[in-house]
Amino acid sequence: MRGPQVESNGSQTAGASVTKGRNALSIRGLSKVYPGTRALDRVDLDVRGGEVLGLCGGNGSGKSTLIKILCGVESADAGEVQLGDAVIAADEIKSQAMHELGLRVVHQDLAVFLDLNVGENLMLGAGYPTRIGPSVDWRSVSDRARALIDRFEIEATPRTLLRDLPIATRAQIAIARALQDVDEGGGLIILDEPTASLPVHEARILHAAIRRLAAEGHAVVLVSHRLDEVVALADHATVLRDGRVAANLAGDKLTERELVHAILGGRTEMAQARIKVRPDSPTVLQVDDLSAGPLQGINISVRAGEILGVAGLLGSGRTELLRALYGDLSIDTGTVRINGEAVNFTRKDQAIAHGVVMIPEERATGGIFPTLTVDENMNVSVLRRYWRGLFKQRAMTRDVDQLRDAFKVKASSGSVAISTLSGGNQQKAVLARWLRLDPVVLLLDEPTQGVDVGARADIYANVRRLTDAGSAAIVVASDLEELAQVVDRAVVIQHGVIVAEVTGDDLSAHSLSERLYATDVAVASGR
Ligand SMILES: Nc1ncnc2c1ncn2[C@@H]1O[C@H](COP(=O)(O)OP(=O)(O)OP(=O)(O)O)[C@@H](O)[C@H]1O
Repeated sequence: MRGPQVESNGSQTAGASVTKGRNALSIRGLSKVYPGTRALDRVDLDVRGGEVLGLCGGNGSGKSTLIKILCGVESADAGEVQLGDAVIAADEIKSQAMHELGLRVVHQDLAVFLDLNVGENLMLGAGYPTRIGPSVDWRSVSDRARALIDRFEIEATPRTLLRDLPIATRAQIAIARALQDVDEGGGLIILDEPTASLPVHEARILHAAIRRLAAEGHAVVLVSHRLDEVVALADHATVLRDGRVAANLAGDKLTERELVHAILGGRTEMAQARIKVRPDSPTVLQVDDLSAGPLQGINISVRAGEILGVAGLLGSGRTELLRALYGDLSIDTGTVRINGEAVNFTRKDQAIAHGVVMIPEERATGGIFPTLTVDENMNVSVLRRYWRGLFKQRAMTRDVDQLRDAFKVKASSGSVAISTLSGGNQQKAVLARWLRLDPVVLLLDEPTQGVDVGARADIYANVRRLTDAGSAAIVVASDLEELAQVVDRAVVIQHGVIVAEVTGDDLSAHSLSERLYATDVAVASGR
């Protein structure tokens, strides 16, 4: 272990009191009530140095609340937390004290700066080394960055711009930045859905990094809805349900099946049946030779009743395809037809008026209106429906109540701010808003990011209900298992070009990922 160092910002190296193999974190009786919601109810949890603990649970089960309390962002009502040797009453947790004890949290949004380079991003966590006077010692920035790059085995140089790195590498930089002033193996790091937006091969990079953290002796708490990765990485898992510990699973009990069982409790997981779309089913969406932004020569057609999947790496043009169809990215050449009618949307409202809606990946910026209530968020798409001379408030309230139930939006009432809902429940509310329009073409970009295993099935069941009624849907998802399970047919997009189509019995995560990477080689070699 390295000894304590005085950083340029004067703080001392943390983590001395969290020792490998000993209890890194013990939580006892943690409780928290929000108005109308018992978010945590006498929760106990333990993780030791050198271990990965999976923290699982459905949307709204209390995971984020637990993390916020540990960070001192929210105050608890009751409970006790032991971090290393320090025992703290949960209602007295202060963020600075927890930081000094070696607690670090890396959130899904990573909080890295894409237009700064690796060295600059890393130094943002510890303060820039300075020479005499106020000038930054750039040589030291570079040397320290290189040392961290080596220590965390990151494939980048100090001068690489974050924008040019894969997201998994950006996540490694966020982790390195968080842990740089913690003794090697002396920290407790909480990773909050670090792989939620990563395709399989990038998630693997991060998995290896997480294993190395534990092997060094850090205690890792991994919050994830990807149950396969929890099984692969975690030594044990604590499952929350409705704010309570529903199960502690370890050894041969730590399986996807047991996790699903604990997460869902009495709820059942719905299997998604692939529908055989009839060949005489009319074409709803026809795209010919479309070029827009990075996209070139795109040809697709989607029939009534069909869900088309789009598999592609980040930056492949998969999101731009949806945006081009939604009037959010201007089309350079080519034609788009909806039910036979040629359209050229230059604004989203034109698309919506034609029954084309898109649910974007960025829920916080493109999906919710954070200052509005849950019901207002679900009603914005249909307000005009209720103006019939007078505004039919009662009818709107009745309908939105039913909608909340149908989409299983978990909220103490429809009149709380949507920002107080858990991430997955926000997503369900956004989906309800758009599906109630009965769109002709539904475009979904990563619709289940941050959504629990039960709600995922609910979401796709709602999409399927829509397509069964004659609409068409296009789904972009990084999770190829999920994509293969829920769509009828999939195209693989690479560098703005569709390079493969996968149908029928051939449609599996394996075949999709094979084509994703095989074609990558083909495109890279200029074929
Ligand atoms: N500021 C708040 N005010 C009121 N209720 C809140 C607030 N924050 C969280 N809640 C409620 O507390 C419960 C637990 O939410 P939390 O965000 O901890 O769930 P989660 O397990 O992190 O879910 P997800 O997987 O969807 O992110 C939810 O019912 C949520 O609506």
